[in-house]
Amino acid sequence: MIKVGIVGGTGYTGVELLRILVNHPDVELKVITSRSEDGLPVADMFPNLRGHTDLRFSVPDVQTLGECDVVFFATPHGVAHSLAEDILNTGARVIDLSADFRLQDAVEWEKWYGQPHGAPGLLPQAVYGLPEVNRAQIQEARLIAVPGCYPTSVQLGFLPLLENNLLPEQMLIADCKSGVSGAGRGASVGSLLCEASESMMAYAVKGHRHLPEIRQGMERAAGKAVNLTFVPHLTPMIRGIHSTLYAQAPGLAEDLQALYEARYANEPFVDVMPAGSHPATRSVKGSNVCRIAVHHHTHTGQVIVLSVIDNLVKGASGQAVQNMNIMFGLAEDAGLKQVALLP
Ligand SMILES: NC(=O)C1=CN([C@@H]2O[C@H](COP(=O)(O)OP(=O)(O)OC[C@H]3O[C@@H](n4cnc5c(N)ncnc54)[C@H](OP(=O)(O)O)[C@@H]3O)[C@@H](O)[C@H]2O)C=CC1
Ligand SMILES: CC(=O)N[C@@H](CCC(=O)OP(=O)(O)O)C(=O)O
Repeated sequence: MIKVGIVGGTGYTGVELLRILVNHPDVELKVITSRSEDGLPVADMFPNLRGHTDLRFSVPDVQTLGECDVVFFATPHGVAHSLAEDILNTGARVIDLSADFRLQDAVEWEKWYGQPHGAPGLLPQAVYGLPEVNRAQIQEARLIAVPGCYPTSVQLGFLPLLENNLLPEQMLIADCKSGVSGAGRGASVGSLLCEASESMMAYAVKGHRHLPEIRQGMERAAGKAVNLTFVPHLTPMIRGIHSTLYAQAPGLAEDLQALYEARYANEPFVDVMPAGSHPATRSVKGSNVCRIAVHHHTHTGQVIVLSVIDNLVKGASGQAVQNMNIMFGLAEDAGLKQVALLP
């Protein structure tokens, strides 16, 4: 059994990790931290876990966490910067759900996150945990940066086009909508029912901090600079991300359906839907799947890709567990076989 610790067990990604890990056949949960809820039984805060865990929240302690084989960070940006090195020094591996190690350039990170990078020395060993791109590196990794929710959806949607150099115009658009759980569990006016329900709005139009992360991954895939417009929207749903991706590829003769099906044929968590489909976020709710549909209007040269994921599963905690499975040589879908909820 793999001994697991979680730093930051009271947020939405923390409780989603717990929901997945309590049913993981190869995992023993050892530590779940919260400074504010020290001593409280985890199932008292999250009644869905009653009968599944007897653990209590405890304050983060490097020695106790170091007794685990792997420690997940489900914490705000900057926390893993301050603790990851000490935990790695105990021999435990680290899977960070925050953005602390996603950007390879510490200066770029400082620019977008508004604080100095707290652990630039760890960046060379940090592996970007998108299995569909980096599976071999993940197998060897000791420190994983789990991709953000929007970046997962957008990169998986664009990758086959970029890797095959099919987008000469490079005028790419990612028009993305997220459920409110993406904003975290912390109280904020924007997440109030009266503010977010029965309404929809774009935000961060000037520039969202996921833009450099998406661009980094897309440029790696394309092998050249990528020109991307990314606009996120808040929508009145609890979970889910719907990305509508636009590209112009005049004269493109490729069979894009076949290209996408071939690219993801061996991927357990990417589902390329039949040509012309319209995947709904509901079709992935609670599961680790990213569903993709490709629309190619050959007469106008427009390519429109629809990519939907559950922001808390493939967009965060499920992908984190997928990384753990790969790192420890387990079945990649261990603990991740949940079918999406319908209706
Ligand atoms: N929500 C989403 O859809 C996604 C979120 N993420 C990322 O996952 C991370 C967690 O997000 P979310 O689940 O929404 O979390 P929240 O921000 O709601 O929760 C944060 C957790 O971290 C703990 N924490 C806060 N500060 C510290 C600290 N200094 N030291 C130790 N623990 C601390 C808190 O517990 P306490 O203060 O009691 O110790 C709490 O349990 C974030 O980086 C987020 O950006 C990534 C992808 C998607
Ligand atoms: C709806 C909403 O607010 N979504 C969050 C993104 C989700 C997230 O937390 O991603 P990180 O791990 O990169 O922070 C946002 O736009 O800030």
